[in-house]
Amino acid sequence: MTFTQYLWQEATPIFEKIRAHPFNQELRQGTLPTDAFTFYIYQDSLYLADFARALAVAGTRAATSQELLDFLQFAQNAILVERALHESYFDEYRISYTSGKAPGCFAYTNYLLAVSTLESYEVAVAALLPCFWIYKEIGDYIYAHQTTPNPYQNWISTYAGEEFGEAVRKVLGICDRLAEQASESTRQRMREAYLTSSRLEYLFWDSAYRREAWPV
Ligand SMILES: Cc1ncc(CN)c(N)n1
Repeated sequence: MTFTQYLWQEATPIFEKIRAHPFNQELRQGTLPTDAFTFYIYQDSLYLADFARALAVAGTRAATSQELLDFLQFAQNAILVERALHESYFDEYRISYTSGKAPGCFAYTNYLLAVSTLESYEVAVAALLPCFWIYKEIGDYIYAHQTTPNPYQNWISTYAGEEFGEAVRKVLGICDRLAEQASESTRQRMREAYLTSSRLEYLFWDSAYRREAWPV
């Protein structure tokens, strides 16, 4: 079993909860209330800016120039491809939130920025992996089981698409190679980071579904 297969096995209960979450089920059926989707898109635009920063910072610690380039490319795509998708939704739904990060987004972005800055490269890569892999698996699942026509088709097609799939395969390859060369204690920290980000992925969707606000 590869290290990433092991990670998938360890995080399967979290993934199943993400898949079953009403946000993703209603997105799949095209019945997700528009305000839950626009809340999500606004929060995600804030998320992607910091996700791109975390990718770029992690990349500076890669051992090879090719891997540095890969991470810079991932960061660029987070801004140019994913944010472009969001901006089309900003126009379509006339999104004009100014509320800033909700707690779920705040927790996730701060975690990724802290790990990519303060932790080892191996642990940073493991923390960033769910941001790719879970979205790919959710995108593929929704694409295969969606109700059509679906108002959220562009979102679904982006994450089920081949371009995103190629990026996911690259990160999986990097993570497996790093784990093979890592000590057992580093592999354990990689596992913890992978689980923490997976939990934060759940919280992010849940936050949008609840239109989460700061209690004070
Ligand atoms: C919260 C979250 N996680 C992951 C992705 C996919 N890069 C995203 N757009 N948003």
